[in-house]
Amino acid sequence: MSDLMADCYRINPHFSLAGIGRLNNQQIDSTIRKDKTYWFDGSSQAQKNYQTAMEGIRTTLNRCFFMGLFDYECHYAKYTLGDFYKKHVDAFKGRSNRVFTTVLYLNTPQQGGELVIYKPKSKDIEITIRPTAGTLVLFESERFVHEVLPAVDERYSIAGWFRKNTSISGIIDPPR
Ligand SMILES: O=C(O)CCC(=O)C(=O)O
Ligand SMILES: [Fe+2]
Repeated sequence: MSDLMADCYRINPHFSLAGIGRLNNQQIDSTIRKDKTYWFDGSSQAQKNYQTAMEGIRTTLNRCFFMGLFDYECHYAKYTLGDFYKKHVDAFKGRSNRVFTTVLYLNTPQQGGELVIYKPKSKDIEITIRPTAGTLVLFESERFVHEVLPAVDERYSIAGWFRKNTSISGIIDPPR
């Protein structure tokens, strides 16, 4: 964990405001989310080790449950005082190839930044998770609406997605 946290500090100046939507449709809408992100680029051993660990989970899910997950994409996320991510599902309009969402918390904020996951098709809360260093959360990307409540203390995490291949006519669906 501490190596991933150290990696965050290393790339701290390069975190940027997160977009919503895919590729050219990327829009920055700070009424929806205010976190800053940094997509993994394999530029550190910590990132490589994390990606290897997630590859292990991906192949296990495929072997045991025939999930057909073809890759994993992830980014660091940093929330500072007042940053939030309003209710959403982790799938983009038109193309929903995200199957499972993972969130690994890298630090333990004393206050704020809870993850609230809602029951499917309901306004009732399924679970509220206080970020704790080392906790890995995994849920179905399209089934669970969720939100991040405003941060008080700095909050570092890795958000990632196991994806299925929705390529059409041999055009590989690009990441993000
Ligand atoms: O950081 C979290 O607890 C969840 C983040 C999230 O929902 C996302 O990045 O899509
Ligand atoms: Fe999300």
